[in-house]
Amino acid sequence: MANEVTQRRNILMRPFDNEFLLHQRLEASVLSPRASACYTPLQEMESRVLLQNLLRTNDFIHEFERYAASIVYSLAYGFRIVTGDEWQVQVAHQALQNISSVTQVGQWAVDSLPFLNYLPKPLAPWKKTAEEFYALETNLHMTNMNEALVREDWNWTKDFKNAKEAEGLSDTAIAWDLGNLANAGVETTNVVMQVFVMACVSHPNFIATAQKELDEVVGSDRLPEVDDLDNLPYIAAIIEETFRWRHIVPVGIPHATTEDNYYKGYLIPRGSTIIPLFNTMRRDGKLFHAPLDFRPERWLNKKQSGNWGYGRRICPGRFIATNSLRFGIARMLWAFNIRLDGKPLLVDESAFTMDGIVSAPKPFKAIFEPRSEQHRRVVEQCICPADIDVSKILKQIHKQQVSVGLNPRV
Ligand code: HEM
Repeated sequence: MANEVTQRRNILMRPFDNEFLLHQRLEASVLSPRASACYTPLQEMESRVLLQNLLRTNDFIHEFERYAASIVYSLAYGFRIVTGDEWQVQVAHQALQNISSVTQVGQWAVDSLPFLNYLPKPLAPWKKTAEEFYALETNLHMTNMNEALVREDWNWTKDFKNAKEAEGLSDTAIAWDLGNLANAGVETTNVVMQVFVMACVSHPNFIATAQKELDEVVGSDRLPEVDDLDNLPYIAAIIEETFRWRHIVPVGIPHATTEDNYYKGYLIPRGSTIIPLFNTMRRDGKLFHAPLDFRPERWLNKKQSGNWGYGRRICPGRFIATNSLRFGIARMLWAFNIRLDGKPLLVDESAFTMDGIVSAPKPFKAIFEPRSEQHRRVVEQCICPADIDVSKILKQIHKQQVSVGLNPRV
């Protein structure tokens, strides 16, 4: 059913074949580590807006979504998500919900009995549902693409349209490739940041250590800047521990073996489905002492594998996402005390949604309180409306890409 809904245009669900490789190559030039490093001025600006918004509201779920969405929409289409209530965000939500409903095992008889697909439309009501879901998402991606093409500056849409790999592709195929990236960016970074806040309110002890590091490296007169990020090992460890404590894709994305394989003497035959139980592995008491505790110390100057999936299908957006998380989390911890609002939060399986590919914390409350009047002042003054100029930033990104030897296509 998922393939009916996406007409095989969702890269996550494509088999690894030549067509997949073509789409992967198309994306690679805008998602590479070198390209992603050029995008930091955008994350720098959007994280300032995030802090200012959090001075006015504790609705961090909405603000994280706006932050993450605005970064990918600016890159993909050249326009910002200003309020988080834009129709594009609403429709993207709907589309992601649709995908969740069609990827649920057992929900659609046609998934277990594929011959049902030969039934004529009147006897196969799921075909109409699939067509409606496909039309909704195609309209979103096409409208965004057309909007991006008339913009003055470089953006991913222009880049894709002028790429050699795109020569044989239809507009719909290109629009879906861009839409896949935009959707991936909306739903993921924001949820990792929510898990981080959940850790802050349920295991607050680590916050003091993080703020001590920030005070030593940054002081209280300015926000952490891009050059500070490499000097903040405890912040990096918090991000690693957030991924370990609760992975947002708890059972990963199933992969299939393309040839017979042996693991520790066991034969894994060609065509087997491999499901990486990220959450189970990361809560194994033999691997992690007190696995339910949130202890960033586990990761000081260390990294774990699997945060971004694995193998040839590893998340290509990980360099962009890592920078968004580093800016967002370092700056929030610098500016705010993040504390519980209401009664203690019980963090067990029931605290998370389990009806989609991404498992998010169910809504909970937290208070974002400036750490001092000085911190409040710095946040209030950290950006003014005239500095929120995405066109200027995209020009800067384009220039930076050229200067590091990349070939952005406009
Ligand atoms: C914190 C944020 C993110 C997390 C935790 C995350 C995680 C993942 C995971 C677990 C996968 C599956 C990998 C596998 O099959 O083994 C994946 C795939 C993917 N992600 Fe991300 N992701 C994030 C952000 C992003 C962003 C910002 C983008 C794009 C701008 C992106 C684009 C993609 C794409 C295109 C795939 C499909 C890759 C394929 O099937 O070959 N992701 N991501």
